[in-house]
Amino acid sequence: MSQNPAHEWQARALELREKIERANYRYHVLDDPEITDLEYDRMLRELESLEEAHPALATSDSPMRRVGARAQGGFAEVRHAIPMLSLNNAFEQEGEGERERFREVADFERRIEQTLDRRSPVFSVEPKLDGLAISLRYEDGIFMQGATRGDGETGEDVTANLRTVRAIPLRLRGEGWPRVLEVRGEVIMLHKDFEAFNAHARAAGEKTLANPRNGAAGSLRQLDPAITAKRKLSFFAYAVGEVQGGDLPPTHSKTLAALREWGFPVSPEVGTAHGFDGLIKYYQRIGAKRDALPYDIDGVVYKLDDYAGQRAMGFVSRAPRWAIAHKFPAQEQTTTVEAIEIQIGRTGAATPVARLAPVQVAGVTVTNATLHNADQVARLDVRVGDTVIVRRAGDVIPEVVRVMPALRPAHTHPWHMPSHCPVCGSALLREEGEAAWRCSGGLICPAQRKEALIHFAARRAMDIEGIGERFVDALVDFGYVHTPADLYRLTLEDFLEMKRRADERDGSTPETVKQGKVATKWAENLIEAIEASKRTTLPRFLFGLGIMHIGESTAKTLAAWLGSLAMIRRMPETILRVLPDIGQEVAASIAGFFAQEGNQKVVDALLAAGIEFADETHPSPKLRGRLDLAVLLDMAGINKVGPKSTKLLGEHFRTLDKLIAAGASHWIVAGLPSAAATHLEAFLADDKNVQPLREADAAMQELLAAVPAASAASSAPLEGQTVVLTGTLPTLSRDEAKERLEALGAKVAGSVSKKTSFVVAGEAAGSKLDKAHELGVEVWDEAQLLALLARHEGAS
Ligand SMILES: NC(=O)c1ccc[n+]([C@@H]2O[C@H](COP(=O)([O-])OP(=O)(O)OC[C@H]3O[C@@H](n4cnc5c(N)ncnc54)[C@H](O)[C@@H]3O)[C@@H](O)[C@H]2O)c1
Ligand SMILES: [Zn+2]
Repeated sequence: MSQNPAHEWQARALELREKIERANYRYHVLDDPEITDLEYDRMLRELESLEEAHPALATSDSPMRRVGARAQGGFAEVRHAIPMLSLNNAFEQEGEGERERFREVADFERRIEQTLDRRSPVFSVEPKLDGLAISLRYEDGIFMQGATRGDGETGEDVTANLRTVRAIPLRLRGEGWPRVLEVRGEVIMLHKDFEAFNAHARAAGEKTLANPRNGAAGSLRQLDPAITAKRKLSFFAYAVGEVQGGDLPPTHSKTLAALREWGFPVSPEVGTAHGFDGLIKYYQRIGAKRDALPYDIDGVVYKLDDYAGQRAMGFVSRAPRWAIAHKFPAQEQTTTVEAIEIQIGRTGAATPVARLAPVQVAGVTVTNATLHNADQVARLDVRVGDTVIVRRAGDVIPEVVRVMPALRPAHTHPWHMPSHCPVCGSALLREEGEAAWRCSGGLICPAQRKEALIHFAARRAMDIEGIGERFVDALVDFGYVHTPADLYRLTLEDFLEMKRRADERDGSTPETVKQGKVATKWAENLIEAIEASKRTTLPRFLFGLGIMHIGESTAKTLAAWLGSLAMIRRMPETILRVLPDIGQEVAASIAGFFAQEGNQKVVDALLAAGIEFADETHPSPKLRGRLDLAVLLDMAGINKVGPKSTKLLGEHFRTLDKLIAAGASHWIVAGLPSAAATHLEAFLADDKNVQPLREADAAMQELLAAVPAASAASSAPLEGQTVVLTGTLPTLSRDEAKERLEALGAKVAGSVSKKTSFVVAGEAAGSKLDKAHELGVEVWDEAQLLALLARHEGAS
């Protein structure tokens, strides 16, 4: 062909060849394709029709004449005694009726009928597994060598890696196998292994696999077999290559049955079919099942079943004439990103989702695809306006697998996680070291309503029995409840009506008189349980609100130190931070929660509904030691004013007002280094700094004023003791023991250390008991514990 193509078709053919070669290299050698299979297949088809129209184009170096690509991955080469070929493809066409739509299959079948002069021949019908073709060589029943297909003539020796694939027998089972037997099949990655790999990679911030095929090919072609062993690969056999010293059955389907006997996995979907109608029936049956299969398939394969017929049909350059791959609609497609939005899940997790120009993927119109999390968006660098490849396989949500940077329009911007929930406007927060961002508006966020209610009613929170998932679904779906406060307004009639609607929705049978009575009893019980929940404790209530980062133990700390809900609600972040085990993140979450107007309304409504706390008390006297001017200045974090300086200022000036009134010269007189004085002066000159400081000071004064003057006999006789519970106690539940110990001021810890005061051990106590013995920590039984509790509980 000339360098300067004389014709347009020549130029196009050159262009197609170049693109196909490049795609082959990326796909077969790098296991990292840039374009979808659909685009590749289209180019191949176009080149094929050009070569048919202009036979001069069909030179021996045309990609139409070659299989795959010669790999160069650092493995030894293996020459295949019998070439590993490709398959011709049949795609669905426009048209009426099956013979029109599947005319390529019809042509294939008719050609066999005519050539062999046979009506309705028998075919082996098989799923077309989407993985990597390999050939396994057995000598005297022992696995000797395994190779990839490569360019069909020469593949790579990946024996060491294949030995790590459990589905590949290292030794043949049964009997009757030939002395030399080459078994061919597909190495694949199951959906569950692919998903698990990617979930792990996403959490660790590592590169994800684009699809299971790349996962299988990339994993198998690792130079270190230990890496291959870690990626879970599977294998299915579907053909044989070289055979010496023995005979195979006369048909392909019987050969597959023999392979199964000898220990090879063969897909359970494999079968036989007669003539065109049989083939199409199989195609449709597997197509309907495709989403439910545990692995990717990109079509089905029809193979003339008897070997004599196969020999008579022979080969074209790169594929047999006796077989064809009937392809399904593609599982990957290209489309453009119109927007990137945030979806809030029922637990508040914020997932970025790409809104796409609608596109057909594997027979379904896809308009959204998940981007999983903010890190994944950053890793893929997906931007609005980008052309992307989306993938939909099995029942997994469609996902964006890659961006095509060459097609990126000008003036795009990297995407960032928004700061607020698109549903309720609350701040989106991220837990340290976690990939997921969450909406902090648990109580008011409509997206989280159901979860919020379930959490509120949970046994360890408000303990409302009977509020299960189905019930909560109905409550929320029918609009009876927006926030937990609404629960306390519901009447018997509301519950009965709601139940009727829920039953109707589920298609339950109409009510009988007896069922009516049962329903009424059920509603009465619920109302009673809701009523009973009004008398609760402050920690249970705080926990039930579902404030981010607030577990049961933080809720108890808040209650124990601040004493009342009113006080907790008013405390700014800075004051909360002086409480034990409450760091900046937790303090910000609590203060942020109570500052939010929507949350305030819900809490007010709950109180208005009559919720009372049996245990509200005064702020803890221990606050006296923790709250003073020095602490306030420490929290402000002023440059050059370290702990020594704040201590000095605290002791000297006592109150913020006095400190400010005194001014820099007095501070220096009092002993503050002049550099520190300069920084403090500059700090206090800015109203942005002073305002929060004054607020914190006011809160601090209020809190201290509420602390009882001289505390009477300690209400916490076990203060300072750390107890560990292990095993099952004869009468006390773990929760009860914990609650009672904590009520007396003890700390209940999860693990034994030298600081542990004593361990209470019950039945089947395990490693904690061993640890106690090892460290010489005292071990008690339940009787001793009960005696201790009895001694103190009456008194406090
Ligand atoms: N996206 C890209 O850039 C790119 C580039 C090159 C190739 N491709 C894709 O690769 C494929 C072409 O490669 P090909 O030559 O392997 O052809 P093919 O995938 O169409 O068919 C042959 C292969 O099918 C597999 N197969 C699965 N189940 C089988 C069964 N039951 N019996 C026999 N074989 C079975 C074998 O691995 C065999 O080698 C196309 O799907 C093409 O789209 C994509
Ligand atoms: Zn929200």
